Amino acid sequence: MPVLKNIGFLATCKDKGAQSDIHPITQAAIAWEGDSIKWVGKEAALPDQYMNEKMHDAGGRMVIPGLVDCHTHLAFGGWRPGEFEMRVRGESYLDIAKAGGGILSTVEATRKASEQELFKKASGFLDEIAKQGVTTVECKSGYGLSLKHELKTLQVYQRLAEESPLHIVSTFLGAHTIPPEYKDDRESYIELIIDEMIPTVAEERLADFCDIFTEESAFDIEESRKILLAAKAAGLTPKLHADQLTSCGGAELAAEVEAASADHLEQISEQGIEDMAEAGVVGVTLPLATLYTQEEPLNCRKLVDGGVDVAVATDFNPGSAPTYDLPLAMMLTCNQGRLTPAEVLKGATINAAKAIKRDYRVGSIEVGKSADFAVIDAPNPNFWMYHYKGANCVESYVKGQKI
Ligand SMILES: N=CN[C@@H](CCC(=O)O)C(=O)O
Ligand SMILES: [Zn+2]
Repeated sequence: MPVLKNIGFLATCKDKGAQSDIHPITQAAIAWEGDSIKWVGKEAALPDQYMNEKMHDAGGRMVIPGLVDCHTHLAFGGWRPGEFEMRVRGESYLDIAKAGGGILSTVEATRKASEQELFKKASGFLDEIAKQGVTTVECKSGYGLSLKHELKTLQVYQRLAEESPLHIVSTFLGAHTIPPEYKDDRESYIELIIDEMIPTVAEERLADFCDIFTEESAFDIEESRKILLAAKAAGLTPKLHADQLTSCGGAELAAEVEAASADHLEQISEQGIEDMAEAGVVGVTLPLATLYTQEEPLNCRKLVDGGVDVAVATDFNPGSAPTYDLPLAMMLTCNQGRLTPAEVLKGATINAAKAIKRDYRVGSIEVGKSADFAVIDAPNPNFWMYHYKGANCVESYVKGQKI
């Protein structure tokens, strides 16, 4: 039974109390067996039975639960650096999308890529993501937009779940936008999603969640409701890209269909906050997307104060968030989202785990949970976020193994 000792500050991030309460233990130790945590507490109280076990030393540093990136679009063909420059020059994300750029250009590149090419590229991203102390990654499809290419992407995630050391959680996002071949017949594409894609994805157990882009340029509220209810009936839990560019009732719909999370939310209404709090829908902030699309940041303080659990994720994708730097997203959530470093840490651990319904297994350091933790070269969350320097994860463990 290995032990990690000499932990100066252990943020257990238990799911109890306020978002700011990370349930810390100073001068702590953790013991685990196989992939599960067996004991957590003050090092001085470490039971004798663990004394002769293999000891790892955290060097007095901070240890946190393995970070959870609960919103990525990990597998895609190509990149879109040209759009980055267009936005810097003043064109909006919505205008670029309406002119046929945006998501659709990645759809073209993703359709051209083989499953093996997508796998290799996504697997390379995961290697980099793991270096930051991230141990769980949610991955969306949504750049295939046909049965064949959506399944191809989800099969890439299935293979990653088997071969990568990280925990991988898959989400079907066939309703990301209307593909070009259905541009004059959106009803038929929606039928295809409902009658063929959702049943196949559910039957082949290729995803746990069904996400949708509820937005003026994608799917309206009525269409979103129809798709999400069909997904729910097939056993896929709803998720939404909601109220990102326009306030269109996405948060309210998330509450109505009992979604696991509503993500983006920059334009959320007061009613949306109330409804999400009441229904227990996690609000996922994606500050890297806001930054890259030059939108007003989400005031996460309003959500937390309104009783919504807030999670923080990267939204890694080739358009609106072409970086997988979760600690950077956390730092922005402090400076622009107005959450404290402790609140943000819970946002990237236990609340993120809730957003993907994995909080029974990951997101906190507690007996019985997966032995996933990261050693961070900082004395506490406040100093970590304040003296932000990118790579300060010294080492991490996932399922009990050092990676
Ligand atoms: N908002 C919609 N979808 C993605 C963007 C995808 C893209 O631009 O390729 C997002 O979460 O930001
Ligand atoms: Zn997204």
